[in-house]
Amino acid sequence: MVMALDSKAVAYSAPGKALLAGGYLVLLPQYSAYVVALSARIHAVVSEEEERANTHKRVTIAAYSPQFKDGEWVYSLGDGSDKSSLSPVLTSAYGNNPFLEAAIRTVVAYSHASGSRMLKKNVSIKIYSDDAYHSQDDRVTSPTTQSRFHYHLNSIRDVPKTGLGSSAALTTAVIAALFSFYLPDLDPLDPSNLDKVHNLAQLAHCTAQKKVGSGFDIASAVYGSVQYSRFAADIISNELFDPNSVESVDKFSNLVKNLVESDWKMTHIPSSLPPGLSLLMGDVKTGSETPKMASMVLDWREKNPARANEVWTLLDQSNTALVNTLYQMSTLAEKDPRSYAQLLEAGIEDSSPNILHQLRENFLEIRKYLRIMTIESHALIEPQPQTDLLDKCNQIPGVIGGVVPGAGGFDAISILALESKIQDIKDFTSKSKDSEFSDLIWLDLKEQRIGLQRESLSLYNNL
Ligand SMILES: Nc1ncnc2c1ncn2[C@@H]1O[C@H](COP(=O)(O)OP(=O)(O)OP(=O)(O)O)[C@@H](O)[C@H]1O
Ligand SMILES: C[C@@](O)(CCOP(=O)(O)O)CC(=O)O
Repeated sequence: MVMALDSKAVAYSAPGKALLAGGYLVLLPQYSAYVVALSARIHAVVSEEEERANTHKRVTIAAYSPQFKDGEWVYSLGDGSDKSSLSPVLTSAYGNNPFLEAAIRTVVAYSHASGSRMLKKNVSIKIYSDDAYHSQDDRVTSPTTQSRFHYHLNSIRDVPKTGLGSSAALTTAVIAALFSFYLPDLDPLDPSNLDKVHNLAQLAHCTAQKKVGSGFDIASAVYGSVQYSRFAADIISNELFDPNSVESVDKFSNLVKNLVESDWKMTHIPSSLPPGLSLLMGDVKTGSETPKMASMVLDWREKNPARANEVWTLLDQSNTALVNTLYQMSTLAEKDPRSYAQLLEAGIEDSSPNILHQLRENFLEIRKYLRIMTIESHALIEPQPQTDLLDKCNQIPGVIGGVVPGAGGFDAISILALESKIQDIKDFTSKSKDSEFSDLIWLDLKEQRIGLQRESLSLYNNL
């Protein structure tokens, strides 16, 4: 599908994430998480769709995700003159897309309350996502051989995802592009507007999931790599999930605006891995159900408060120790680059103790408590096959340490390794006959600490 873009189009992209430390704990505001933003990004390009005629005072918002079969969702929208007419209604599609729908509804409500004069325009949203988000088993040749984005034979429902937070990156990119289109005087990247985009994206993501999660994935999609602690879950009231529960369009829009412009009292401290260290994400091809695991862990916590508190306190101390070691390494790299270069040169194989050994110990401590939680809550956070895989990885020259990211389970592993050894590590696992490595696929990504960014339209020429 070749798409022409008019000059008034705007494009934004947002990154995926790896939650290296703080899974489960981040659900509570007193704990913080360490989230790495990834080079795998999702792009949204928004433009006016002039060729469509408006019917019965309704405008059209058409979203296309051309990399996937049937990737088309067309919504119709009223002009705000009756109760629910600012809610997007799906008019033609092969299935719904709750994240897109919630993103459109939330940003339209905010723009209405902010006096946008662009809401009567028909809009087109084009979505492009980097390959690492999805299994490439059904990949077909892209329309141009040079393209960064590849195409699938199947619909998005049928292509396995790798768990990088595609819904959070999609929601964030779509919200930013629509925000810029409907409120052209505001720059979404201006720090005060960026907070609004963040709050809109959190609200939309919660609406689509019908629950208020920790929000770490949206925070890193917006702000990039961060140390994050959450907003209070109860700031998002139930009526915000359903515009029909509020008497008028104006009232709903104002509720959204008030929430979006309030202070969410959360923490997002920019961070970045130390130089010379790289993140490797391994997809292990099976997958786990995160919501089910989270409810098992929270259930364990409720039934065993004293014990759970003890484990979470120790796990939190281990998470903090890891973050401190990473911070110490970055400081050393800045203050004494020669010693730092010698440290990386010596590597973890050097027998005299160095900060790389400390970093490995930090990972091992975190894993110890994740395994205790696995045994006691029965949620398979670090199940035995993942233990075996991580232990095997630690034996590869250049690997410093690793964990099961996020909720853990059979989704993925995250490894920190010396940048200079990344290719050797990949060669090692692909040639190895060890059964632990047989289902492992290293994803094509690295840390890219930047969150939301504006994109040049030339990126999408001839797609
Ligand atoms: N490229 C895309 N085009 C259109 N919709 C997409 C795209 N990528 C993701 N989505 C939407 O996001 C949904 C996937 O969200 P989900 O929360 O299940 O996975 P995830 O965010 O990738 O993974 P995780 O939460 O485990 O990190 C898809 O079903 C679809 O609705
Ligand atoms: C278990 C939890 O803390 C992390 C889930 O992370 P992931 O989706 O597995 O990357 C849930 C959450 O924070 O919303």
